[in-house]
Amino acid sequence: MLLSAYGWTPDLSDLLTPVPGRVVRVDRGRCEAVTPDGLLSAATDPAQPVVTGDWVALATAEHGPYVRQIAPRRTLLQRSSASRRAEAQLLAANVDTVLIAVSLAVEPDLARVERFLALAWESGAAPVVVLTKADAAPDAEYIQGDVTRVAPEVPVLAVSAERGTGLDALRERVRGGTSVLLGQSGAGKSTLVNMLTGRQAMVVRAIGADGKGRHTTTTRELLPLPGGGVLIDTPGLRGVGLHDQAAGLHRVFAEIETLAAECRFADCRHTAEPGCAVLAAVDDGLLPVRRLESYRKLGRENARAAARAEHRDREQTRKAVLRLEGRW
Ligand SMILES: Nc1nc2c(ncn2[C@@H]2O[C@H](COP(=O)(O)OP(=O)(O)OP(=O)(O)O)[C@@H](O)[C@H]2O)c(=O)[nH]1
Ligand SMILES: [Zn+2]
Repeated sequence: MLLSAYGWTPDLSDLLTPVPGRVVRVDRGRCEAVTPDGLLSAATDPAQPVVTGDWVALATAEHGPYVRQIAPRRTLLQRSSASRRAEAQLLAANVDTVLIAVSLAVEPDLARVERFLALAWESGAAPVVVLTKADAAPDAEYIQGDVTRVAPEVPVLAVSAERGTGLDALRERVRGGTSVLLGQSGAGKSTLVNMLTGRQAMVVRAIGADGKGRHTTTTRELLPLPGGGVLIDTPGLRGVGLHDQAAGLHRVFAEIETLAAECRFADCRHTAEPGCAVLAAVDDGLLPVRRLESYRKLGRENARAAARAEHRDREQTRKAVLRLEGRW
């Protein structure tokens, strides 16, 4: 069945009737989904936004196919989730592995790596750091050490597309599941996508409104992998940074949070307070200053993003009240 190439698991069959599909592209009010018969364009309900990677139940009404139901998401990658009421930007659903590409050819932006890790943990998926361009790095071990320290408990793989090294280990990590690739521009993401997909896009049949096949096409944003599994590569994911993944941050800076629990004051800001266990660890050379600065910076960004989200919420409430009173 065509869907098995797109990550289908048998438990989905009860859930998704009459026609199951996996969303490969979303575009203003509509989505494209791979179904057992081919690619289908379907209308979506604005109150229930779908995202690439969603499993959906499709049905047909007078005006054509539509998404009847979205299966519960195992994981969800999104931006801005600090305020529960503010709208988050959905990036991808049902992702198992978040690959974070970091180039070994340049000084790595460790703060950026921490942001990507926070986003990954927050989603429920497991991060894997992929150090790219291993052939172009004379001091690869140093960089690898630095990255490993900011990514405790996370597998760190070194690969070279140029020499073809490390790719088998990477293929093993993405086999069977759904993966996404994050990383700065120039980190080597496109090169990795090409290596992993074997450069051959999957060709599927596009189904017209009359239910008949029209032409064949490829699904560029959700790519089946030769060894099983899929890779999601959407423009939204390419430009992702970090807004307010509070829960993810705690996990990335777990060692600082553990130290903070030993501070004399419960609301210690770890700047100049007496009895601060975090500053003591810095003094003792146990905690790199850079890491503490990164923690502070991301914490501030989090607070700002949460404040913005709350402001948006208040504005919406205010406008809704004015509208009710007929004044807006
Ligand atoms: N030496 C070396 N160069 C590499 C390797 N992988 C990629 N590159 C080069 O690094 C550059 C950037 O690679 P891309 O794959 O385009 O990077 P990207 O992350 O997709 O960049 P954006 O499209 O801007 O997001 C290209 O010139 C590649 O040829 C590698 O393993 N070794
Ligand atoms: Zn402290």
